[in-house]
Amino acid sequence: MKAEVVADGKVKAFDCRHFINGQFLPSKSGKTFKNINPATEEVIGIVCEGGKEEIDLAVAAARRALNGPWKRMSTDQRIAVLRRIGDLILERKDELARLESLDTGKPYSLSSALDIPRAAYNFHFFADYLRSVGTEAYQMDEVAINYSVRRPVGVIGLINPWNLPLLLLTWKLAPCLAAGNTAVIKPAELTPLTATVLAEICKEAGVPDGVVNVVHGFGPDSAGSALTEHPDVDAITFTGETTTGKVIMAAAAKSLKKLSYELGGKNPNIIFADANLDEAIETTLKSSFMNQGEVCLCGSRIYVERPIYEQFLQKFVAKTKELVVGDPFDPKTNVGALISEEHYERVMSYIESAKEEGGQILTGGKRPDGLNQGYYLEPTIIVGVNRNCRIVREEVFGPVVTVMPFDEEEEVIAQANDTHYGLSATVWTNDLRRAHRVAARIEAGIVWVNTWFLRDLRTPFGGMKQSGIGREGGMHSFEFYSELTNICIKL
Ligand SMILES: NC(=O)c1ccc[n+]([C@@H]2O[C@H](COP(=O)([O-])OP(=O)(O)OC[C@H]3O[C@@H](n4cnc5c(N)ncnc54)[C@H](O)[C@@H]3O)[C@@H](O)[C@H]2O)c1
Ligand SMILES: O=C/C=C/C=C(\O)C(=O)O
Repeated sequence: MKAEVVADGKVKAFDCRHFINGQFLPSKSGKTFKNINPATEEVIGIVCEGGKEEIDLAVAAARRALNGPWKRMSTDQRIAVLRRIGDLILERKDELARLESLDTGKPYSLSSALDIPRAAYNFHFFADYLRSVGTEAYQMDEVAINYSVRRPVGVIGLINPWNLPLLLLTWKLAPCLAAGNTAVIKPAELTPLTATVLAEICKEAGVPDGVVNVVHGFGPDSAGSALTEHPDVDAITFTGETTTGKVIMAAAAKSLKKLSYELGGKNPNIIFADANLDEAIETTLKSSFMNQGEVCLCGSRIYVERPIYEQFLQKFVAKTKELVVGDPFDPKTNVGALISEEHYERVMSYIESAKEEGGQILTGGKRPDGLNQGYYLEPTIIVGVNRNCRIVREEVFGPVVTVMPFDEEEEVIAQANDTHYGLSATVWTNDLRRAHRVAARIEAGIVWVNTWFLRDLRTPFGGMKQSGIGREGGMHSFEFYSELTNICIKL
């Protein structure tokens, strides 16, 4: 089922069906929902809404496939399939980038530079990594030898968000398959397109029927909740809001599923007076507004040491005003449309609450002039707020940042840690000792120093506190997607 993408970026109606046991099929109930392009508010396709029936079919297919040809494949054969998936993603890069931008409203320049190449790389990385994955062995003098053997966990439920749809789906699916598991994928209801094409790519790459399944639908009382409640699903890997994570944990508890969680964030961006200011501002524009600020890693709380506070604000506001907001398919566009009307209203409500709490808007805070169609919002910088304000405590997940001055290192670390989140942070300083000292004291899973979103996929990726459970990346992914048996042999 190919996406009929024509030259001007518009797509013919792209209807998304479920992919179960190697076949595309509609819901037994006949239920469907509309897929909206957030940049134009047009319907671009009809999506089948799956529920318990489709999840039951998909889980049964995944269970059967665990003990079929997939299990009998050699490591080299599995590596070849993973590499082929990565190659096919690259072959269809332009089509996938257009679909990702149509679904999300993000600039095509971002989809084609980040989302799709990184999706392919996720598969190439784990194909290479699989070759070097080992286990462990211990010699107990001349008494015994202990060694571990690794096996797949089994049938895995993959539940994905809408902000980086293919990047984050492949970040889960690649190691899931590399470790020999089978998958039931529930894409975000707002972004069904690239997950549907990925199913096609998996089939073409030689993934046996039933190993990869895709069921579209919503969360509560739909495919999502059915997947988390299904007794024959061994583990759930979830990326999404912290509040959703709590609901899923309760559902998964009934059958004690293994859980991997990548949740929300409210990440501090700390800029000391000795930082390279131009570098800090150039990167802070990205860490504030890339993907319309709809990135879990965005540094939405900016803390600037007082001696450079005014200078920073003057330069940061001027650069932010230069950002182009508009049509995702215009090469000049830096900031596209927010994902949905509901999310647009939610982000606007945070801006209103900031104003009620005494915040001043230095730039942005409203729909751009002339863009009356589509969920567009100007990049927004707010000052005059404090650690007790909603805009400073809650994840907004939009192109909105707060900027606050600080005087002492102790003070800014305390403010940075004053949140129930703990996903990522950014520190700008040229003082080597301070960089190490401050980074080690911030309660976050990932700390970038003098950079942002620079990724080595071997590293542990994930959050602490209410930003996640577990880590993804390199061996950390394999620890989640496999089970170890320790075997002790008496000598
Ligand atoms: N930590 C990370 O790596 C990371 C990455 C991307 C996004 N996020 C977070 O994700 C959020 C934005 O994504 P979102 O709005 O899609 O999140 P969301 O929680 O609303 O939805 C995520 C997925 O969960 C499904 N879902 C919702 N309720 C469910 C239920 N009861 N049972 C089963 N499935 C259910 C949705 O259909 C969707 O597929 C933000 O909070 C962002 O910080 C975190
Ligand atoms: O919006 C969140 C972005 C997550 C990015 C990753 O999971 C990654 O880079 O591996």
